[in-house]
Formats: sequence, structure tokens, C-alpha cells
Amino acid sequence: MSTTVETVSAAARTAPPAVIVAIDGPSGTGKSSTSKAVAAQLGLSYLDTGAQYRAITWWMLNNGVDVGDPAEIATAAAKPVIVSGTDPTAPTITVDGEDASGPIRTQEVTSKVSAVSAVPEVRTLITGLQRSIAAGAERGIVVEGRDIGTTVLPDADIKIFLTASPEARAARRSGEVKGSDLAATKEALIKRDAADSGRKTSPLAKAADAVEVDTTELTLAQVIECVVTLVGEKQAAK
Ligand SMILES: Nc1ncnc2c1ncn2[C@@H]1O[C@H](COP(=O)(O)OP(=O)(O)O)[C@@H](O)[C@H]1O
Ligand SMILES: Nc1ccn([C@@H]2O[C@H](COP(=O)(O)OP(=O)(O)O)[C@@H](O)[C@H]2O)c(=O)n1
Repeated sequence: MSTTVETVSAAARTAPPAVIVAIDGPSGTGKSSTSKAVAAQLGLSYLDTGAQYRAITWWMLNNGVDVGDPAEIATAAAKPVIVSGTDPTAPTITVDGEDASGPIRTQEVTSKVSAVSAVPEVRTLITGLQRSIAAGAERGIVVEGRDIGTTVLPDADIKIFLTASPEARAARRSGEVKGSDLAATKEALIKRDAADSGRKTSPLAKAADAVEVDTTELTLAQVIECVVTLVGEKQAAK
């Protein structure tokens, strides 16, 4: 008995303190790739909050909700059950028990998600879900999105705001889809950024205490290294 207690307390002494990392920024700045890699490297959980907004949008499109009508969106918001798996090496997302990881990435969902995510009732529900996931992450978590540092987790240990030029972001996004049109990708991306930054409820914004990293001229490996270093410094100071 005493051996078990001693082993547990020894482990508690050597394990780094749980750390909450908030990574925000517009589309194509590298949030997902960076967050997954940082979480995997540091043994933390990972949450893609954009996937949750995409999932609720997908459900609405499949269930006859008029996504041009905020009142209809608000009424339907609590109906789908969204579950996020937080292993950074294999993140998952289900809606009512169904794997949604593929269908949430379609062009149709991408073009409608900003309208759905702007509705306050949607944000209240999803924000609650995000906070409970973060609170349950024993070793800590990297949470990426648009309003994590400002609204969802304002007490996060470290906040990063990633940026990059619209040209670099469009080129990265375009590179993911074979045969995609670079100019059209850039236009759609700028339109979505404007909607996300301009909405009333928790818009895309840099928290006052966030560290801004411009990734335009950096490789993904350099961005990951930069964030891992910042998190390590925070953990050491805790
Ligand atoms: N610093 C970088 N340099 C070049 N390509 C990058 C960089 N960061 C991310 N990428 C690539 O850009 C694309 C978009 O990255 P992603 O992490 O999905 O961005 P976000 O989550 O901010 O939308 C991915 O294909 C990714 O591999
Ligand atoms: N914390 C968040 C995350 C995403 N979102 C919304 O969800 C959309 C999709 O987010 P995403 O992270 O999957 O977008 P990409 O940049 O990866 O394409 C955004 O355009 C926002 O409308 C949000 O409102 N708040």
C-alpha cells in the first residue's frame, strides 16, 4: 500500500504540470498542423474547435435547417450530439455517433460554417463543450480555433496567434486540393476571415496577451519548434 502511494507521489513530482495552450488565427496559418504536432510532442491532448463548428454546420445542412436563418439555427443548435476525440495522432469527430471527419471538410460546409458559427446560441453550446473537454485533459491540452485565447479559455497558460499573408495561406490551402483555383481559394478565404472577424459574438481576434507568430516565411517545422519552446518555458516557470 505504502509503495503504491510513494510511486504515485513520485510520478506526480516528476510529471510536468498540466498546461493549457490556446492557438488562434485565420485560415491557413498552420493552426491544425502546428497544434497536433506540438500536442503529440509534449504528450498533451488536442482539440480542433473548427471541426466542431463544421460538424454542427454539416448536421444542419443534412437536417433541413435553413442556414441563412439565424433563428432556425438557434432553435436547432442543441439537437446534434458532437463528440471530439483528443488524441493528437488520431483526432476524431462524430455527430450523433457517426464519423463526420470527411464530410465536414466539403466545400459546401466550408462556405456555410461562418454563418452557423456566428449564431450566439451555437457559440454558447460549443464553448461549453470546449471548456469541459479542456477541464478533463489531465496532462493539459492544445486547443486551436478563433476565440480560444479571448473567450473560451481566457486563463490559458500560453496563447499563440498565428498569422500569414493571404497569398501564403491561399497557396497552402490550394496545395491541399488537386486542381484547385488559387485566386478563387484566396477570395473564399478572405471572405471567411472577414465574416469570422466581423461577427458580434466572440470574433476571430488576437488576445492582448497572445504571442503573435507570422508564419509566412517559416517552415512548419520552425513554427512547431517555436511553439514547443514557448510552452516549455511556461512549464518550467510553473
Ligand atoms: N509554415 C508553413 N509552411 C508551409 N506550409 C504550411 C505551414 N504551416 C502549415 N502549412 C500547410 O498549410 C496547410 C494549412 O495548414 P493548417 O494547419 O490546416 O492551417 P489552419 O489550421 O490554420 O487552417 C496544410 O497543408 C499545412 O501542411
Ligand atoms: N474557435 C472557433 C473555431 C472555428 N470557428 C468557425 O469555424 C470555421 C472553420 O474553422 P476551421 O478551423 O476548420 O477552418 P480552417 O481554417 O481549418 O479552414 C471558421 O471559419 C469559423 O467560422 C469559430 O467560429 N470559432
